[in-house]
Amino acid sequence: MKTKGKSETDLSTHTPMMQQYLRLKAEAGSHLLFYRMGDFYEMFYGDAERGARLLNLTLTKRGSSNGAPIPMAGVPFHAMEGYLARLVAQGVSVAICEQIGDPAASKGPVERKIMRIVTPGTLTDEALLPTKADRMIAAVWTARVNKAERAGLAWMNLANGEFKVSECPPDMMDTELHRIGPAELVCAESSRIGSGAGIAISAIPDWHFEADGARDVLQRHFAVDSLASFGLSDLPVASCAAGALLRYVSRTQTQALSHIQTIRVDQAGEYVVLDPVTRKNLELTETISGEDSPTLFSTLDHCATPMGSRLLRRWLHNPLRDNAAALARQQVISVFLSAPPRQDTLNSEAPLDGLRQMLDRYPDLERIATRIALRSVRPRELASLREALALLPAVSGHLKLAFNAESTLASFIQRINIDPQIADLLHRAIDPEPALMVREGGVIAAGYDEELDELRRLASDSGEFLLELEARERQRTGIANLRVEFNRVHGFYIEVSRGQADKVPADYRRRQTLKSAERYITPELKTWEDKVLSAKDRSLTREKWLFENLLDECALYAPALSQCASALAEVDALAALAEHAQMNNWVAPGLSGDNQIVIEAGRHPVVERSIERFTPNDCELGPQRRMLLITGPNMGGKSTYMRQIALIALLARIGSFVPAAAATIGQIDRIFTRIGAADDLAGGRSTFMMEMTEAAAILAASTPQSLVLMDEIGRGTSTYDGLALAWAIAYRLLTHNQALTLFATHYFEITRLPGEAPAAANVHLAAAESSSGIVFLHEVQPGPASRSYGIQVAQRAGLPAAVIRHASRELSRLEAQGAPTPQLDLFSAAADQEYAAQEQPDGVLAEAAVGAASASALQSALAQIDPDQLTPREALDILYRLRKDYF
Ligand SMILES: Nc1ncnc2c1ncn2[C@@H]1O[C@H](COP(=O)(O)OP(=O)(O)OP(=O)(O)O)[C@@H](O)[C@H]1O
Repeated sequence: MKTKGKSETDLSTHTPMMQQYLRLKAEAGSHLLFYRMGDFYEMFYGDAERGARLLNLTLTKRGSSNGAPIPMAGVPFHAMEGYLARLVAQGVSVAICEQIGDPAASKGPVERKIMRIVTPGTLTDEALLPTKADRMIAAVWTARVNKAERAGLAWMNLANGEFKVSECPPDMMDTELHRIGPAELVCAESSRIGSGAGIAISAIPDWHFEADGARDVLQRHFAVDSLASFGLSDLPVASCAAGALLRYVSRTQTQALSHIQTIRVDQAGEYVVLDPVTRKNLELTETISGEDSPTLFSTLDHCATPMGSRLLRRWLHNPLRDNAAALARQQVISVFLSAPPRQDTLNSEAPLDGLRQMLDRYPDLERIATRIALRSVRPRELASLREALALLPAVSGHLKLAFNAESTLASFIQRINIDPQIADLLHRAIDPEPALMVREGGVIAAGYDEELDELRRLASDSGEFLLELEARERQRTGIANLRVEFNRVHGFYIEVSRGQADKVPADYRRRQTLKSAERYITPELKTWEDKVLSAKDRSLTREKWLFENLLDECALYAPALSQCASALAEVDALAALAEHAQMNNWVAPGLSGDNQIVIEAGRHPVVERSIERFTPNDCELGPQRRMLLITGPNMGGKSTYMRQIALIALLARIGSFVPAAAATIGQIDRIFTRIGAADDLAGGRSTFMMEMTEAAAILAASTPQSLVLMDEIGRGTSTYDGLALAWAIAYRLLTHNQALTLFATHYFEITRLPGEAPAAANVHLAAAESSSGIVFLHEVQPGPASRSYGIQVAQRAGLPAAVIRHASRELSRLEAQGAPTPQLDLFSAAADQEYAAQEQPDGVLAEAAVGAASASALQSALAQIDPDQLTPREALDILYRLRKDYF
């Protein structure tokens, strides 16, 4: 509620029901309160206004409280799931309050209680969860440890029981959060974290993060005396976040979180760091414009099960630094691809196809296992679990026999094989086609429980008795059209037409009078009715009780089921990668311990699927050749080339095969990208400012093990500023950071950098001019580009012929004048010769400016400059000064 009037806060002035509502609303806090009233969930006051707006409901009024009408909006109870889904999608949390008392027995309003809280990050309902993506919830906390500020993160995937923590310097928190990708972020009320794109923020009291209390929450949950066994001793700040998170999540659920069985430390350095910009630029799971496809994930996702798809998505966001871990996945893919077709069976299909067909029949075992632990599993999910369990021996048998690599697949086979007792239990206990809800009955199988069978027999054995009674009563009364019938309101009755009513015996008691008939009950029928109806009630109660017991038993198997689900998910994701590798001729990359990226005939994994003929290109980066300066016309393929190298490196680091003829990918600690120009209008940063902020981050953090992609840095400002900055940044990357760098530029002066720093090399995307215009060859060739083809590209883009002609004339004029724009200068014939002949310290900045006179004075001025010691701003100032002094 936004503002509370006096009438809302002073409970005594309200009706008893509104008093109850307001008490519950106070408990629900900022969450919307769905207050159950009969067949509706109602919202009142500010919640009603907000709910009506968010869900497009009609806002009505209910009576009045203290003279003022109460705004009200409601949703029918049977349609609640749909409304909940819409609310959580908008980042809104909902507290659901049910009637728990018996309306007939209560004097005041029926007793009500908040039974669960649905928040964007704590969903476990099948209807509310996306199938192919995780819904994480994270908590963050910052504190000083040994005089240094640390950020602690804890995150949980409630739908599969994963609970992790990590710590990092505060400036890395954003990057970590992007890796985790939570739907909801829990933070302290005092932290003032603003809501980010797609993340719902839930603020909780600061004291929930307090160390002792947080530790207690964790120790009680895991029933341990110390958190040392989880490796949390060295992560005090993350432990606070974990305790607060566990407390928050527990409150949203009615059941204990028994499936959260451990907490794992995500070691810094386990993964290749991808900052938020890079994740976006590489279009891993979302295109730059926010679509689901085409992305690397949408291209690779041939998974047969939703849990496989979700795992693959996680892998793409968490490339591994450790060669052994990535290699282990790669080996499984190799095993899947190298197995010969089976000759022993009737079908001689490839083993990989056989495996994928088996997996295709699996339900979402991961989420079913969780719902078993949370006791929210539905009868039909148990039935599908039963079918799935029956298939397990076939899957593990296939893995064992078809692939002839038991040692590589041993851990999967072991995890997939679970105790057959659970399958047996479900076979015996669950009806072959169970009802949707246990409250409807028809869930427990016949033969499972003697008492239930007996009650069901009693409850349904009505036909014979009723026919016999009808015959007997007809004879006794002499009323030929007497009928024994049943309806829900009145139960069983004997119906006699009006005209015959005077013939009924004295023991007939009237139950109901209709226009043309009378309905009666007899003591015999009443006794029988009581027996049948109570048998029905008792059978439903018995069934509910049996189901609860069954859940208890199944819960014992929940950890094994989760393990089995995770093994199947891994097998599925690896089979999908194998399938893709096979269909697209991908190869297993070598993973080396050096700083190198060597790719032979590499392709872009997404673009190669969308165009007819993709031109493969090589790439060689290593300690002696750390930077490729990439030039070439617009549309020539520079961005595609750079992205494909980053994607091949990333694919290799998740253990996948890669789109190339051969590749060796070395150790990579981070991938950075500075690609494209996007204004951050919301953040109040211009294109140029964004560019420089990103460049600053790269210069601050990249190492010799980093892969850096820089696309047209400096183009957002004037030519000289841009050139000076681009030069200085490239130089710094080469000499100071020593990162493996792909540097695409339209400042052709920068192609002279290799003259100064031999670890840089020029390559260009080739293009040719034909009579019909420019032809892009998309081939990466050694050396710098010789022309920019800007006007030709513009012509292809459909600029009016008059504008093109005008531009060509303008270009000729500028060239004839030897105009002082650096690009044009470079392309003059003189500059070409100069380029070939000279290698001069700090050459480009100088040469771009050198006039006829003062060359030696200029040279000596330049000799005093140490570019390594200059900030971009200083470089720029010097450039201006030189220009002023020597022209
Ligand atoms: N190796 C390739 N083989 C075939 N087609 C390619 C190749 N590389 C790029 N292309 C095609 O060329 C188009 C332009 O590529 P890209 O955007 O990478 O060019 P660019 O040089 O970065 O352009 P600009 O400088 O204007 O940003 C792509 O959309 C793609 O269809």
